[in-house]
Amino acid sequence: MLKTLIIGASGYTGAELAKILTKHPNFELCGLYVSANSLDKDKPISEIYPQLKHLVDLSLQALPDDLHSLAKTADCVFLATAHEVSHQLAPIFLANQCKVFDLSGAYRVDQAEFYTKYYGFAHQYPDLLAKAVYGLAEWNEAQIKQSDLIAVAGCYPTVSQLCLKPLIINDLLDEEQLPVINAVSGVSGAGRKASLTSSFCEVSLNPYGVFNHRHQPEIATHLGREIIFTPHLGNFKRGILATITAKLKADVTVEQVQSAFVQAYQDKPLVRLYEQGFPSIKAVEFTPYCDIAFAVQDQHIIIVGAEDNLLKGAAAQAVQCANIRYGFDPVLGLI
Ligand SMILES: NC(=O)C1=CN([C@@H]2O[C@H](COP(=O)(O)OP(=O)(O)OC[C@H]3O[C@@H](n4cnc5c(N)ncnc54)[C@H](OP(=O)(O)O)[C@@H]3O)[C@@H](O)[C@H]2O)C=CC1
Ligand SMILES: CC(=O)N[C@@H](CCC(=O)OP(=O)(O)O)C(=O)O
Repeated sequence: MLKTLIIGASGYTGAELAKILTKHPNFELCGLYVSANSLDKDKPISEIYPQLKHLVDLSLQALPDDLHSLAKTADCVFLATAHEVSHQLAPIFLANQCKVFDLSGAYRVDQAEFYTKYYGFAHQYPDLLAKAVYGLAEWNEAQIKQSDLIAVAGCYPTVSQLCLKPLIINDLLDEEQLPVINAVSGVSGAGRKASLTSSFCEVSLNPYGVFNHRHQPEIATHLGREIIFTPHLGNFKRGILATITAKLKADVTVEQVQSAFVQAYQDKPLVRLYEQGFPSIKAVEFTPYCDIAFAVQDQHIIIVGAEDNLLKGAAAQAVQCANIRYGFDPVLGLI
């Protein structure tokens, strides 16, 4: 059993991790941590999430001052913390031979200036940025197996890239027209802490981050292709639905498109391709899947993808990456 810690365990993705890892046959959950001054320290996690009662009753502990000693007790740590917090924690755990699965954006893009521009802090660890592997599980298995620092892909970037990668690697898209990604996320995407924009009476359906959301460069960097990305906040709790419009090269057939998706995902059980109909939030919420369907008319293609932002978009994909890293079946403990 691998001794495992979760930091940020009282948050939405941290609680999902706690649930998955408790049931996982190969990870032993040894500690759930929150910040040193957290209002939730010393509470059983099931006091905050009653659905975890009798499933996970470990208490949330305040992160100690001596992080090096904590790191030495574990084989791996899942960082379900804000970007700036993960940025500081990852090097400490890595220095103590503890593998790091980071759910934040702190190590996803190997360009220090990207962090100043989009995250508002100066990245201090360019050596680790260079070593980190991007945790888009279906596409980066070989690299994930080799790395001790996995930067789990973001929620919108996961569904967007799973929809576009098969078309790009098979060179089916017209390069003159940028793929346009319109995606709607449930409010849990913003995390558990209170804020006006995510409060019940404020949320309806609106775009945000237009032309400047940090996931636009994350997606473009890892696709190797510019895209237009507009996120929207919807009035539901969890799930992301992405509708992507792109242009195919002249003479590309529906059969070629179909074959590209089948080839990419036929042995990837967490991506479900539809033969008819389109994905919905309802089909994927509380599941580790990303569902994908497409339609073609002339040179136009519309691809629709859906996932649970807290699972395939975060915690489930983090465990999928950990399974890959340790040589287990990628879906172990997930389905
Ligand atoms: N929500 C989502 O859909 C997705 C989130 N992510 C990423 O995952 C990470 C976690 O997100 P989410 O679960 O939504 O966040 P939440 O805001 O729900 O939870 C954050 C957690 O971190 C803890 N925390 C805050 N400050 C510190 C600190 N200094 N040291 C240790 N723990 C701390 C909080 O507890 P306390 O404040 O009480 O200490 C809480 O447990 C973020 O980086 C986010 O970008 C990625 C993909 C999807
Ligand atoms: C609805 C909402 O606010 N969503 C968040 C994205 C989720 C998240 O936490 O971002 P990462 O996937 O990069 O970690 C946002 O737009 O900032």
